Amino acid sequence: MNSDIKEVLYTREDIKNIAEKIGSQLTKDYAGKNPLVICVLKGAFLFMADVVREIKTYAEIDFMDVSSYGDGTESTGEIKIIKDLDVPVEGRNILIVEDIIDTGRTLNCLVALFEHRKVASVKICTLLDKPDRREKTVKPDYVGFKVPNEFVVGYGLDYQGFYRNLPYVGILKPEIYKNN
Ligand SMILES: O=P(O)(O)OC[C@H]1O[C@H](OP(=O)(O)OP(=O)(O)O)[C@H](O)[C@@H]1O
Ligand code: HPA
Ligand SMILES: [Mg+2]
Repeated sequence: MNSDIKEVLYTREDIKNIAEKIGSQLTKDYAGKNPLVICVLKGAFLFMADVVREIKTYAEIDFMDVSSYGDGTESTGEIKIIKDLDVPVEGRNILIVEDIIDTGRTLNCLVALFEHRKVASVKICTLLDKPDRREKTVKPDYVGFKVPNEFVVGYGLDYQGFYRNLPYVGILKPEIYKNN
């Protein structure tokens, strides 16, 4: 599995450090606000676990499963809600935790959904931002790292369901997906 990676971009240590930094900012920003921290499954599961452990104030967590990439490297353009939240969000301060913002379609759609559900506020925390590919406007409030326009995997991010368990973020060798 490691031999499918062209280049490691961020190690587990890099990610740990950035989660601590973002977490201490979130602790200040959300003190007294009882945020509902939402993990966008599946990709965000590892970063979410890192970030919430660094939030040192009251916070609730919930999970949503949305998918737009299916098994490939290109967004299908359609966001499917596979699992919705368990709790109502009206009047809540929402913090969405993501692994990556790429075209922006997923988050553009999720932010619109939460605004429609009359939340008090909605902010975005993402491990990775790939601004070169943006098609829809998304303004992330907390960003771990900006990534180049390459297909990246690891630390939650997949290709055809694999690589999520890599303990780092790396660029997938193009020959792995080129002929699919
Ligand atoms: O900005 P976008 O172009 O919308 O891409 C970003 C989204 O795509 C990936 O999810 P995916 O749909 O592959 O589902 P997964 O998290 O279950 O892998 C990723 O986890 C983000 O949620
Ligand atoms: O670069 C990526 N890698 C894995 N999943 C993704 N979903 C959007 N962009 C990516
Ligand atoms: Mg994916």
